[in-house]
Parts: sequence; C-alpha cells; structure tokens
Amino acid sequence: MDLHKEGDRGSAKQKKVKIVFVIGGPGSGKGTQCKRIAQQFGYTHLSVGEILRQEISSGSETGAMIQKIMKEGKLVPSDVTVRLLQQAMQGINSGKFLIDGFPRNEENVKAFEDLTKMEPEFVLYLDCPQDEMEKRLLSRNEGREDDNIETIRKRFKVFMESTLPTIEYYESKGKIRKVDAGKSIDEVFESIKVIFSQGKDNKVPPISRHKCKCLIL
Ligand SMILES: Nc1ncnc2c1ncn2[C@@H]1O[C@H](COP(=O)(O)OP(=O)(O)O)[C@@H](O)[C@H]1O
Ligand SMILES: Nc1ccn([C@@H]2O[C@H](COP(=O)(O)OP(=O)(O)O)[C@@H](O)[C@H]2O)c(=O)n1
Ligand SMILES: [Mg+2]
Repeated sequence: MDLHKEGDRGSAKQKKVKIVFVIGGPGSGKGTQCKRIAQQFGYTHLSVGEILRQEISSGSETGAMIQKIMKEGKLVPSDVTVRLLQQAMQGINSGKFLIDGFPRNEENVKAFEDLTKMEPEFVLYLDCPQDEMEKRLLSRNEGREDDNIETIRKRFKVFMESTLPTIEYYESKGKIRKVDAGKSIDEVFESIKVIFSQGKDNKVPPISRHKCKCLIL
C-alpha cells in the first residue's frame, strides 16, 4: 500500500488513505471507543501502545528499550514509534485508519509528517477528568506494567506537558473534534457517532486548553 497522498507521485491511481488520530489522557477510553468506531464506521484500528507492546513481546533489543520507557511512563523516541506504526500500516490494505494513542508529543507529529507525508483528516480528542481516568486505570485489569499509581501519575504529567501542546497544534489547524469522555461508554459513543457521521467541513467550535476537563483535578 502506498502511504503517500493522492497525486504526490503524479499517479492518479494512487489510493487516498484517510487517517484519524485518537488522543486523550491515559484511561480516557481511547481503546474502548476505537473498537466501536472501527466496527461501525469501517476503520482499521491501530493502537500505537499495542504496537509497542508487540515489539516488547518479540524480545528484540528495541523492545527491551521500549519496556523500560513505558514502565517509567515516558514516551518512546518518535523515530522508533513512527517506524513501527508505518510498518503496521503498510501491512494492511485499508483506506481508513484510526490511530489510537498517537501523536503524544510534537516530536511524534513531526516524525509522522516527515516519514509519511500525510496529515490526519481530523483528530478525535477524548477529554476526561483526571480523577475519572485514574479510577478507570486502577481497575483496568489488563496486567499492564504501567497501570500502577506511581506510573499512572507520571503518565498524567507527560499528557499535560507533552500531549496537550499537540492538541493545541491541531486546534490551530481546525482539526480537533472534542468529546466529553467522562460520561458512560454509550454516551461517549453517541457524541462520537455525530462526529464520524459529519462531513469534514462541519467543524466543532474551537477549544482552549483551559477548557479541558482533564485539567479539573
Ligand atoms: N466511558 C467509560 N466509563 C467507564 N469506564 C470506561 C469508559 N471507557 C472506558 N472505560 C474503562 O476504562 C478502562 C480504560 O479504558 P481504555 O479504553 O483502555 O482507555 P485508554 O485506551 O484511553 O487508556 C478500561 O477498563 C475500560 O473498560
Ligand atoms: N505515541 C505513543 C504511544 C504510546 N507510547 C508509550 O506506550 C505507553 C502506553 O500507551 P497506550 O496508548 O497503550 O496507553 P493508554 O493511554 O491506552 O493507557 C505510553 O505511556 C508510552 O510509554 C509512546 O511512547 N508513544
Ligand atoms: Mg489504550
């Protein structure tokens, strides 16, 4: 599959790939909602966290490096993350990708743009109060090494310091679609359905980081 924009190499035959990024704090419900979106709207769901965990399971040296970083709640270097993400995308013949947990910082954005020459159609932002996210993560029960209170707090800090600026970046491009993710799974999905049913010209009102529920601690 060619991951470049239609026309980039002058061929009218190249398939236009549509990408939606899904971001939000740890425990905001990205994975849960992505499964539903993929099923209802025909997207291929790629969880970047899962891709990184698969690399850990492979037993590679890169995997060992990723494991150490994840345990500390930090972010994996973008060249590694984007290379693994691009490999995963190239193995799938899909026109529509839902990329969960990406981008998480400005370096992620730049590495993705540089390597793939693509931009997301829009960015779905699941905005959830931190105390709710903490509660969800502590009862997630997936055996993850990073779902302990110490690492969870570090991940929240990384989200505030590194991911919120990327939300502002996409907001300035009119690409953020924000939903209140503090509600029930069904209620959140109802709001998401409205967004995925709209044409790309229907923009939601702009947001500012001061209005994010995740900052109401
Ligand atoms: N809206 C919600 N209300 C209550 N629990 C939720 C909601 N969305 C997800 N969960 C639960 O919270 C945990 C974290 O959800 P998950 O989808 O893994 O979040 P993320 O991928 O953003 O970390 C899971 O155990 C999930 O079942
Ligand atoms: N773009 C990304 C995504 C995940 N990660 C790493 O993977 C971890 C788990 O990501 P995840 O998306 O599975 O976590 P949740 O937000 O779903 O809980 C993060 O805390 C980072 O250490 C990363 O470094 N860069
Ligand atoms: Mg997840």
